[in-house]
Amino acid sequence: MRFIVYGAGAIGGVLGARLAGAGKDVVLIARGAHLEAIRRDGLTVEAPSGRTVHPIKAAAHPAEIEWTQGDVALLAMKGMDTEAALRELAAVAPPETPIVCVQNGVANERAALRMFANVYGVCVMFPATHLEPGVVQAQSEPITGLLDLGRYPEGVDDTAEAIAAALRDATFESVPRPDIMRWKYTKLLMNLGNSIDALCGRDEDRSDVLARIREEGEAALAAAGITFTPWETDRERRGDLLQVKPINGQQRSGGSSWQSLARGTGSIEADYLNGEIVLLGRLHGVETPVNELARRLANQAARAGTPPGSFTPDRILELVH
Ligand SMILES: NC(=O)C1=CN([C@@H]2O[C@H](COP(=O)(O)OP(=O)(O)OC[C@H]3O[C@@H](n4cnc5c(N)ncnc54)[C@H](OP(=O)(O)O)[C@@H]3O)[C@@H](O)[C@H]2O)C=CC1
Ligand SMILES: CC(C)(CO)C(=O)C(=O)O
Repeated sequence: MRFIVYGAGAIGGVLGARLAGAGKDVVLIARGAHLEAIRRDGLTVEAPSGRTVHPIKAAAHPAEIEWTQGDVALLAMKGMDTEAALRELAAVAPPETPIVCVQNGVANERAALRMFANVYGVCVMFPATHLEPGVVQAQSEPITGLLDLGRYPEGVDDTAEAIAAALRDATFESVPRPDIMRWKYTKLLMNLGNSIDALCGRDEDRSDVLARIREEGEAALAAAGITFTPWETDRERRGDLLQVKPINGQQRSGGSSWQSLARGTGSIEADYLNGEIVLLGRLHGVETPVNELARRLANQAARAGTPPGSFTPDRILELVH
């Protein structure tokens, strides 16, 4: 089994390095200054226990790879980049290639299933950071992350079992689950706070706005008839497996959307996190004003190059109407 990690940022970079470190065959697909730095210097992984450099093969495009049977594509770009990436992938990768969505949100799997028959969802509990070209950070040790997975829309097969086993060899916890999307919907509810994390940072009390955003999320899922893993079950699964520790004396700065603003990428994943709830609300007659505002403000901030932490939670609640 060869792992093609498409989108070698925080999640893809650390995942690729950990799989390569466990002796698996890995190719990264990256772009821009990050690709140049990986090709020139190798991929640097910073972790609480220290820094390692990994000379991993890196391609600029799926077309640079000679795809063979046994290749598995791990999608690790943010949701807004998935469709474009899938189109490039589908032009060159065999249609039976397993496509594994190591991503937040619930829309990636459906998009992949239009083009590929074997699609897998992963519930990504995996704190990682990417702020400078060539460098990614793995915040949790000794377990790097929890990556339970299953076939989309449901089921478990030999491929899911084999990928989970490879992940377990590579410092991850991974359980194949027939109902992976139920876990991913719980994670979606959690990720509704990503835009608030990006807009407000973590210094002020965000509990009111987070509670409202999540209430809207649960109401929209209920109206759509979508069930999710109970919070208690999710908490039990996590237990204290993730041990987030400082790196170079610094605490984790912010989540994946915060990092989009910090890196000034010009885009953010909010349409696929808060926007998923807004979409369900519109389809099923549930008002979701806080998610809609968070989605809009996050996009405006990304487009304008506004740094993270420029809003306050109170200001966001004032703007809701
Ligand atoms: N970071 C975290 O701690 C966690 C993240 N997640 C989820 O994991 C997913 C990935 O997030 P994260 O790793 O943080 O994101 P990053 O932005 O760090 O990494 C994504 C990478 O994919 C690259 N990319 C996008 N499209 C292409 C393409 N067509 N070709 C080559 N490279 C491409 C991006 O390049 P560029 O920078 O040029 O856009 C970027 O380097 C998201 O769904 C996120 O929500 C889940 C749990 C935790
Ligand atoms: C839960 C959280 C915020 C953890 O990093 C995450 O999933 C993300 O960064 O996208």
